[in-house]
Amino acid sequence: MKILSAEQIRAADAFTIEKEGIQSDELMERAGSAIFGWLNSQLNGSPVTLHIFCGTGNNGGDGLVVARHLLEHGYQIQVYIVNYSDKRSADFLINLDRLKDRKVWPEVIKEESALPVIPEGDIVLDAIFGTGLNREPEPWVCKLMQSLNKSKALVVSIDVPSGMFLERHSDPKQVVHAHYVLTFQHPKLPFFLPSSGRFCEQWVALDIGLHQEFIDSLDTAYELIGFREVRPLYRFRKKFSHKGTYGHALIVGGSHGKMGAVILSSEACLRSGSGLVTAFVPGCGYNPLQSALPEVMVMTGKDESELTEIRMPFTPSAVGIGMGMGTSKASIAAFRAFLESNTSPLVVDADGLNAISKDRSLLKLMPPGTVLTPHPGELERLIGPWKDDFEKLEMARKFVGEHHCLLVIKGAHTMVVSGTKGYVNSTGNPGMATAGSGDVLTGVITGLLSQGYLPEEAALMGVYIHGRAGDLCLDSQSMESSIASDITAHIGAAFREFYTEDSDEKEREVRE
Ligand SMILES: NC(=O)C1=CN([C@@H]2O[C@H](COP(=O)(O)OP(=O)(O)OC[C@H]3O[C@@H](n4cnc5c(N)ncnc54)[C@H](OP(=O)(O)O)[C@@H]3O)[C@@H](O)[C@H]2O)[C@@H](O)CC1
Ligand SMILES: [K+]
Repeated sequence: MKILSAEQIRAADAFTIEKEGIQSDELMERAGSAIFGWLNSQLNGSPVTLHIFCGTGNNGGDGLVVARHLLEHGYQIQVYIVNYSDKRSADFLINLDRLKDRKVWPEVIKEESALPVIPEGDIVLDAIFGTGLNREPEPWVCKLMQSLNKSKALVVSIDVPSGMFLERHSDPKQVVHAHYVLTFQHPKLPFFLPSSGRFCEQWVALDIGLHQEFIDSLDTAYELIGFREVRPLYRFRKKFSHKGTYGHALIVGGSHGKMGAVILSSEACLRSGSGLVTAFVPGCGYNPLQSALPEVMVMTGKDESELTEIRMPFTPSAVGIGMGMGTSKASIAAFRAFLESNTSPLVVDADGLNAISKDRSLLKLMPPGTVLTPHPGELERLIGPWKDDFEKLEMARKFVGEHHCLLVIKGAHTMVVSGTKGYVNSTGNPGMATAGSGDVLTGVITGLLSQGYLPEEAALMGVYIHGRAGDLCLDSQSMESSIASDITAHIGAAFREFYTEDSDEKEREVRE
């Protein structure tokens, strides 16, 4: 699903109005009705009081439409106008009149006004600012937003949490912290970023009938990747195929006490469909690997406890390297020698990334399309420190452009940066923040590359499947008890969903 910029949202809005020959207040009516419909389906006529805080633009106008519908359906409402500007949008005024016609006189909140008291158990509807926010809110408006955050009410934001910029960092003290965000048609980028996503506990996208062909024609910088995007990438296995059809992957890593990382990656690689998997490890890894994974072939270097050389008598169809490898001088030298001769598609993780951070000349030795899978700490060592998430993404794009690689930035919404685009993953849960989870991901992506998936396909699908497998763990585990091998155990179930009926697909999309 595309993630639109504020400008693209405005363009889609204007195009829809023109193409359908409707008035802009009709689109606002659709937007407000969609919000009301969702609220009504949750509240079911409950006698709770809803405090509706409206700005003076179109986000506030949406709030007024919702207020009218709530009133007409017998809900108790209290409407406030947050008077941060003397300007009022035309559709705000139309809907203010419609409310006044029904004898509702909103309370106007100005700089000098006392902050309203919101009793516990009531609901706050936040329609102060939407996507039109273009500067920091004034201090008194921030105080009002903070008082809503401090209240014990359930906070539901319309379109975006007020105060949240779509394309730059928002100060936490200047943003409404929403339990729910009811957003129009497409989710917004800050919902998925670590610093701003926490102000948006849950989001729901409500269809307001923006012109689909226009949206299809937009080139967006970011996209949300769900089942619908990944399923077309999936390649069915051919009846007359054999293990050679699906490649021979090589997993390289491990050191004394860290052999589990290679075991986890190797198994995930096999479970993701690679025809053959060979693990290359130091001598001490031979017995554990052979015992843990009879399906995996094992080769060892000369040294017992660390990698001092990497050589194999075949050309792998893909290589995953770095897990548990260590960053001793000898291991980095072995890594360099390997990169100098390697031409196979490559995934670099963990100590492979740390080695690159120590010796950046290694970057030049990676084949184009190499997939790097850093967690935030490894990313910072690779691209340098950033001041906020937006700068981080810009730096990541620049890095990807300069080094012709892909970055898989691991986190709550793992982001794949490829070419000029950022792809936000929709699967996964905090139960996956556990030792070895990243090793499994590297194995999955390597397994997909091994079968001939292109680097971008392997990264997108790998991240999605890994997250989905983590979600499926929760049928039998809790977030606390899920461990990396549970994720691997559910890779099969995640793949199986690619051949189920459309109804399952829809159900899953709604849950997302
Ligand atoms: N597109 C769609 O699909 C649909 C969109 N709809 C709704 O419209 C919303 C966007 O509405 P919007 O453009 O009127 O802007 P909104 O966020 O209400 O702000 C109001 C104005 O405040 C101003 N302003 C900005 N920052 C400020 C600040 N810090 N302190 C003080 N003032 C500040 C700025 O005006 P300025 O002063 O710059 O002229 C701005 O225009 C969107 O989120 C959705 O809810 C639906 O109704 C229909 C379908
Ligand atoms: K809002």
